[in-house]
Amino acid sequence: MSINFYSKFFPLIKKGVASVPFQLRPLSTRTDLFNVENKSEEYAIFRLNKPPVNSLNLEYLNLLNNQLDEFERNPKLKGIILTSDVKSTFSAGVDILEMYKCEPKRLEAVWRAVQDFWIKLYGSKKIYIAALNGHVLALGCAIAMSCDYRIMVDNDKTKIGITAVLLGINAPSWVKNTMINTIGFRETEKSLKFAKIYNPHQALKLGLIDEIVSSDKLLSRSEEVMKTWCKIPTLAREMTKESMRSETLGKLVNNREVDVQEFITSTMDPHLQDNLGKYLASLKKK
Ligand SMILES: CCCC/C=C/CC(=O)SCCNC(=O)CCNC(=O)[C@H](O)C(C)(C)COP(=O)(O)OP(=O)(O)OC[C@H]1O[C@@H](n2cnc3c(N)ncnc32)[C@H](O)[C@@H]1OP(=O)(O)O
Repeated sequence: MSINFYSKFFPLIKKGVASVPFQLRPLSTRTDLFNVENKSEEYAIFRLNKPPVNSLNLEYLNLLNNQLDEFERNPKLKGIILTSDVKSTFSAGVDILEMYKCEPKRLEAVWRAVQDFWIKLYGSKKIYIAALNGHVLALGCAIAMSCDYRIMVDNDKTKIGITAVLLGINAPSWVKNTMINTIGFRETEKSLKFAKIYNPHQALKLGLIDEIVSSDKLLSRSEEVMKTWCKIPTLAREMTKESMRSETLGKLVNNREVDVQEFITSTMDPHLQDNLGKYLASLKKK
């Protein structure tokens, strides 16, 4: 029996308060922010393109969520290579300006869009390969970990990891679970508690990424892996993915309201706001 993993969970989202109270602009006017290249009927390359660091604000998350829906609607499409056209950054995570001096209603919408994005990506039956051309930080790292395979450029200056704790943020349980499923409990605990950032070789050793290649081979190697995986019997691959991921996925799908409230409460805390202000200033000072 074919179980549509994505459609099994997504109606639950729709039942909740997942509607986003901000108007989406039509896709065609915003395609400068990402690019989808269909390489064949079977797979596409999806390039983020929101300089300087592909930070994720509400409008961008909504746009990306629409594109993930578009992929799901195409039954012939087996896989997506997720990468970035922004030089030296895959993604710097949530746009900090969405969290600093924010309105609770807007913050709520942002976090629901973040949840939607993770549920769509982690819960997709399709093959997602992350081709990590540059820095992979915070939510960017959670996104990469939610793909099926990660290939990263061989550049010692490129960073991957989650430093949320330095800002006073306790990473949400679905991020912890995604990391535990990737590198194991002990390494996740160390990584999140001590805000560890890795270069590609350290990340490879941990299993946070799967391969390192020179930047000129990033896409060709990703396509090579994708082509191999597209040959695996689809139904069996999909069912295996579902059986491996449904427990972790269900924990957020059935707990979205608590997760939203925790995020809003912790982000609105004056100490965290203070930290965010200082952090933003330090980023701008560089
Ligand atoms: C897993 C989820 C855990 C819980 C949820 C957390 C929410 C988050 O995701 S908060 C975001 C946390 N992200 C970070 O801490 C990354 C911060 N950015 C960086 O470390 C660096 O920018 C970089 C390594 C990604 C790139 O360094 P580079 O030297 O190339 O560029 P910069 O000069 O630092 O930045 C350029 C430009 O971009 C602004 N910026 C950087 N990151 C963000 C961001 N996340 N949100 C908004 N804006 C960001 C930075 O301030 C610079 O702006 P100006 O050009 O105006 O100076």
